[in-house]
Amino acid sequence: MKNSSDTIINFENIYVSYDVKPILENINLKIKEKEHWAILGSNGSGKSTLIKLISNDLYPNTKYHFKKEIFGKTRWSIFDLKKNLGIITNDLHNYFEKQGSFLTAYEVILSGYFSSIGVFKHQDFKQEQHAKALEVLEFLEILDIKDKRVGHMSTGQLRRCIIGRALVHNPKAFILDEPTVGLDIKAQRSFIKVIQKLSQKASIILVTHHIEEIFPEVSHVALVYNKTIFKQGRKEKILSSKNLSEIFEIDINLEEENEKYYIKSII
Ligand SMILES: Nc1ncnc2c1ncn2[C@@H]1O[C@H](COP(=O)(O)OP(=O)(O)OP(=O)(O)O)[C@@H](O)[C@H]1O
Repeated sequence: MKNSSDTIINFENIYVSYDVKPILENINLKIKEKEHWAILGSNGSGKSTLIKLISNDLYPNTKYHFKKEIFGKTRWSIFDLKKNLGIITNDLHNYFEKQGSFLTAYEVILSGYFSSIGVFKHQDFKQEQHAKALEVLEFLEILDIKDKRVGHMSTGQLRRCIIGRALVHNPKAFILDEPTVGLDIKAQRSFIKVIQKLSQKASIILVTHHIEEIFPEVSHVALVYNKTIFKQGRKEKILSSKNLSEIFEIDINLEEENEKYYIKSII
C-alpha cells in the first residue's frame, strides 16, 4: 500500500484516557522519515501509552477534535501497519519467552511473515522468504544462534530475534520501547550498536529513560512530562540539564562528548 507522505507520525491535539483517568493530553508530534527520535520520560509519564496510541492498541478521546495520521493515513489494518512499522515492546518479548520457548531463532524470524507466534505446517514460506530470514540473522549478527531455542537464549539474543521478526518486512520505521531492559552493560552497548546499524535501514523511535542510549544518529528528542510532550525538536536544543532536570524532577548535570550524552552528576 503506497502513500506519498514522508511523515511517519502526524499527531495533533490527541487526548487519551483510561476509563475517565486522563493519561495523555494535547499530544502534538510530527516525525518524518529519515529522522531518528528518542522519546524520554520518567516512570509513569505516559511513554508506553504513546506507543499504544501509535500501534492502534489505544484510541484518542473523541471528545476533542484531533488529527492522527501514520504514514499519511488515518486508518490502518494492523497487519499492514506492522509491515511498515516494526513495533518492538517488552510485552512481545515476554510473550515469546512464555509461549514460544521451543522455537528456534530462525523460526522466530520466519514467524514475522504471518505475525504468528511460531511457524506452522500450513504456512507456506517461499524460497525468498527463507533467504530473507537468513539475511536478517546475519544483519543482526545472530547467524550463529540460528538453531538455538528461545528457552536457551539470553535476553539480548531473544530481543534481536524479535527485531528480526519485524525486519523481514523491511519496515520504514522501528519503535523500540525500552529495548535494553534486563541487559547488562556489555549487552546493552552491543544492543545499541545493533540499533545504530538498524538506523541505516529505517527510522528509529527509541523510547527510553537512559540518556546514554541516545546514539549519535538520533536527530530529534521528545520529552514526555506531565501527561504531554513537554518539549520536542532537534536533539542539541532539547537535551539540556535544565530540561532533563525538569522532567525527571531532580537536578541533573548533563554533559555531551562526541555526540554522546551522559549525566555527569545528580545533585
Ligand atoms: N491499563 C491501565 N489502566 C489504568 N491506568 C493505566 C493503565 N496503563 C497505564 N496506566 C497509567 O497511565 C500512566 C502512564 O503509564 P505508561 O505506562 O504509559 O507510562 P511510562 O512512561 O511508559 O512508564 P514506565 O517508564 O514506567 O514504563 C501511569 O500513571 C499508569 O499508572
